[in-house]
Amino acid sequence: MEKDTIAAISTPIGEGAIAIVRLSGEEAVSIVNPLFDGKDLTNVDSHTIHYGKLLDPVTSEMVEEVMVTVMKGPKTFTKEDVIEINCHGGLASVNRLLEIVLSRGARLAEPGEFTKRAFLNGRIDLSQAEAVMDLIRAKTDKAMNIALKQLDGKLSKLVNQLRQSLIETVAHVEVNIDYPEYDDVEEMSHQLLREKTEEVYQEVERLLSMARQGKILREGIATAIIGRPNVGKSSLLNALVHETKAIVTDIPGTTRDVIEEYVNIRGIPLRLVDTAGIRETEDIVEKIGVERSRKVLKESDLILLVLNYGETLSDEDRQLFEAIKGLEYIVIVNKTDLPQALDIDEVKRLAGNQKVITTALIEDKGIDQLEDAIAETFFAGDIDSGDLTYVSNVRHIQLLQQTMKALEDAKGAIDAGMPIDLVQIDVTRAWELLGEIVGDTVQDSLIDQLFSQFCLGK
Ligand SMILES: Nc1nc2c(c(=O)[nH]1)N(C=O)[C@@H](CNc1ccc(C(=O)N[C@@H](CCC(=O)O)C(=O)O)cc1)CN2
Ligand SMILES: Nc1nc2c(ncn2[C@@H]2O[C@H](COP(=O)(O)OP(=O)(O)OP(=O)(O)O)[C@@H](O)[C@H]2O)c(=O)[nH]1
Ligand SMILES: [Mg+2]
Repeated sequence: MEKDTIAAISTPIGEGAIAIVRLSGEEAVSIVNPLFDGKDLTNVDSHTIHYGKLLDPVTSEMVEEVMVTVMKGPKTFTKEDVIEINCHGGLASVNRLLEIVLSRGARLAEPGEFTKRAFLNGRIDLSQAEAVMDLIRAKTDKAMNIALKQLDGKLSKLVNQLRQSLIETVAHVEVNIDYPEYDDVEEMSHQLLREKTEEVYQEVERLLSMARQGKILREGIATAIIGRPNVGKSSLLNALVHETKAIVTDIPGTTRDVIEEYVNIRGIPLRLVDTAGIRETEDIVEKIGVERSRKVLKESDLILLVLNYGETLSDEDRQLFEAIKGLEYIVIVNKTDLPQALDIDEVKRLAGNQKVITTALIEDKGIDQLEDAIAETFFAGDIDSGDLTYVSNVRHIQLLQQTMKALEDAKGAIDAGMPIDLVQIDVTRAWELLGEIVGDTVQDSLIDQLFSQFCLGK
């Protein structure tokens, strides 16, 4: 176990009302105490906060006016002694404080190292540590709820139950094999293994089938609004957001860059991206925008293709249909207040199975139908993130998929009448894979890599 004392700025870098330098480790109190001109911090109750001045250790001059929190382990975030220095939130001020504590023997924390210590010291498991990061990155309420549940240990509990079930079965079968008091012990073991394996398999399958919804709830549906210049893409974004976020003019090529907004549609989070109208263009700025639009296309879960009811279908429109072939999209025929020029039948033919919705955004018409269509595309019926455990972490999903594969192998081996100890290898493998989710059976290098993706100071 690492014993050195780490320190980092734990608040965003920039101007703020207050900023915090956090220290964790055995020396936390003894490093800060001599710098603190207020009272003797070695002699205060744990979990108390103290007003005072922070002094420069060399010149003894006042560096900052601070509040210092003293938290003695093990009832702390890291289970170690933790000191938090709250200072005025200026960049220079907080940097100077950090430099001073580093000069007194603290080591600059690596990204995520506080949370890593919480994990290594056994306060939380790996899936909970990952939830800390998900929580910080959550952009929607639903995403936040999923992360909170995972932080609270809901997924850990479920995974541990499944592991328990597998290990008990293996143990039971082993005992039976070692002490075969009955003739039919082999057959009984097979049957028990088959049942338990199937049970766990079903549950893993259920978790995985909900994972797609989990991803959507967590990250939002990446939705791109595309179409030729001036068809009403920015008007659509504004209508869905119910606010004027994007500039709308009658000049084609108004939107030059990609505009991103989060909206909630029937409880589904959408990450809406308004793009520059896609057309061949000589304007340099617009050209870059158009390039970005093409890139956005590739990264989208859903595409809203906007057409103009008042114009005939152009080659560019047909190219757009071609570009989104095979992707999930909804066609929006806008400007239905204008005299018809568009061949709707041709549009429907091009759209195939995908929905075609008509709108007159200028008159606020058609938005409801569009919202219905979006909701239907992703969820048949209502969604409920209530009590369900959503696996939404890519690492967890991959491990669950491998677990399913191992359990499939086990089932196949049982059905093929293979010897029990061969079946056990597969079941044990499933147990190990599930263990990687909670960090019980996991390599140090993976742990290092996971935590390195965290924020500094977390
Ligand atoms: N100032 C400050 N705010 C913060 C944090 C922090 O470290 N400092 N946190 C983090 O960045 C989060 C809070 N997370 C925490 C989680 C557990 C414990 C903790 O001490 N757990 C003990 C039991 C505490 C008790 O019951 O009294 C434990 O689990 O043993 C502390 C903070 C969010 N806000
Ligand atoms: N008649 C009519 N005009 C509309 C409708 N919706 C939008 N417009 C107008 O069409 C023009 C272009 O709208 P925008 O939303 O800026 O179009 P855009 O697709 O974002 O255009 P670019 O960013 O230039 O690619 C504006 O003058 C809008 O007021 C509609 O339903 N009917
Ligand atoms: Mg626009």
